[in-house]
Amino acid sequence: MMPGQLCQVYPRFSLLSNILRRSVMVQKLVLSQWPSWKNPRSRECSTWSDQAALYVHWPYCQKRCSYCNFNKYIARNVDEEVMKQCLVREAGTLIQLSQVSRISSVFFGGGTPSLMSPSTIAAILESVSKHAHLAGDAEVTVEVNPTSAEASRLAGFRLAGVNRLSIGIQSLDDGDLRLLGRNHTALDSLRTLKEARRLFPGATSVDVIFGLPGQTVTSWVGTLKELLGLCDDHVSLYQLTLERGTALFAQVQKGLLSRPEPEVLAEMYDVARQILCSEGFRQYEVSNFARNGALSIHNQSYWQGRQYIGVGPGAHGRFVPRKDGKNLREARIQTLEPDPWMREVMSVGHGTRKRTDQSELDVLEEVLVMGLRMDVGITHEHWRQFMPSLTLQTVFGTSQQVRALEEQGFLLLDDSGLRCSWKGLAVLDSLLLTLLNQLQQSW
Ligand SMILES: C[S@+](CC[C@H](N)C(=O)[O-])C[C@H]1O[C@@H](n2cnc3c(N)ncnc32)[C@H](O)[C@@H]1O
Ligand SMILES: C[S@@+](CC[C@H](N)C(=O)[O-])C[C@H]1O[C@@H](n2cnc3c(N)ncnc32)[C@H](O)[C@@H]1O
Ligand code: SF4
Repeated sequence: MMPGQLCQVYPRFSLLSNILRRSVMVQKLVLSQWPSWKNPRSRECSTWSDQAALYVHWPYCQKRCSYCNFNKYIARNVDEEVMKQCLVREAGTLIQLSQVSRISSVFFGGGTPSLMSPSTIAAILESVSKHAHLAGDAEVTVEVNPTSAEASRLAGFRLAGVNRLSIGIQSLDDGDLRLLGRNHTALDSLRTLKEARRLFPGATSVDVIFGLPGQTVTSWVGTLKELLGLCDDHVSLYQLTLERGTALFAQVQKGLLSRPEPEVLAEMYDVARQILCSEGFRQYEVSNFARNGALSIHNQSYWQGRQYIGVGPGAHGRFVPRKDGKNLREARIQTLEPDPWMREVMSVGHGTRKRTDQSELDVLEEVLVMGLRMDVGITHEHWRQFMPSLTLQTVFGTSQQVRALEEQGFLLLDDSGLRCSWKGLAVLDSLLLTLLNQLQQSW
């Protein structure tokens, strides 16, 4: 077994279908997409509490990185004022639609949200606070690209209400950074990191990528150790995914560059986990490591299957639109392109492009797929909140295939719940095939 997809924070629409494409149970999944009132077990989920996390997408970047296919646009003239008004308006509309009374965390992602003025961030947070309770100590994160211009904005972000930063360091090697098409040097990163730690001590995270063309286990370990000498209490570690349509993908297809072999990628991941853990970090999720309790609250909402509202072009959300009289959770995605999205927000208050009712089985599949990414896995209590009438033991405890995975040391099902072992976490995608099949069979 080889390590699976590591850069997965929120459940994308394609996630389950990607996993299930390899599964013989696709047919059964499609058949199960009935409205939940046709399901005898249907009931209102107790987990749809009156709170949600909130994600805000800033869709612009200064330059296209060679490996990235996230929803981002390189625009020469960004009308920040109009964008701000639209983000403010859509946040208000969607919070009202969900009727949540509390927003548990806010995350500004992108694109490059550190290109936003602090006043734009402040206006969005004010809009959130106008429509729901946002506690003074609620986690508010901004992703920051480490250029000098953005480093100068950090103090402004803090004044605007931001209390956590996630810096896209990616590598500390200038050759790697050029290959990745980043518009900063390693020195820029070090300066930004230093300033971030000064202003946000204990609340500065760094993103770093491994598995780059030309990278060896030795060079990777060198980068990681250098970073560990400088970083704060949170590290996100992503294996480079070669995304179709990116410049890097084309170079690899043409044979101009080659990626490390799968066995080398597996070794890079394993050695990194060991080094991080020996430095006092806890691997609390497949790609995330924290010490001194600096776990990301926002991302944990995704992994725990909680409600979240997605604001901005291409943002994803999962929430119950109670104002529409609904009890079912919906998967939503906002219009991808900024200009049409802004037009829609200005005319109807939001730019939701796609809404899909989630059946109970859809939700449980996400709970399983996302929950097993965490070291604590899915506790019995966690599972019960989503499905009181079907225990983890009933679904997985009688399966011979699941037992085989337990015997091989990949999984644990015990009094705490269902979780991956150390070696299971590295091959989670492969385990999910068996587990999703088992869940569908028990349904
Ligand atoms: C995969 S990276 C992780 C970054 C960093 N390690 C962190 O968590 O602090 C986060 C990216 O995922 C995307 N993202 C996260 N939540 C999203 C949501 N609800 N809708 C759309 N995109 C989202 C955004 O592109 C965001 O920049
Ligand atoms: C979408 S970016 C947004 C934040 C910011 N613009 C940045 O570059 O750090 C969030 C994280 O996703 C990572 N990412 C994007 N494409 C990736 C890929 N193909 N493989 C692995 N990580 C990727 C980025 O490197 C970054 O750390
Ligand atoms: S990795 Fe970040 S900066 Fe680079 S193109 Fe993607 S979103 Fe923009």
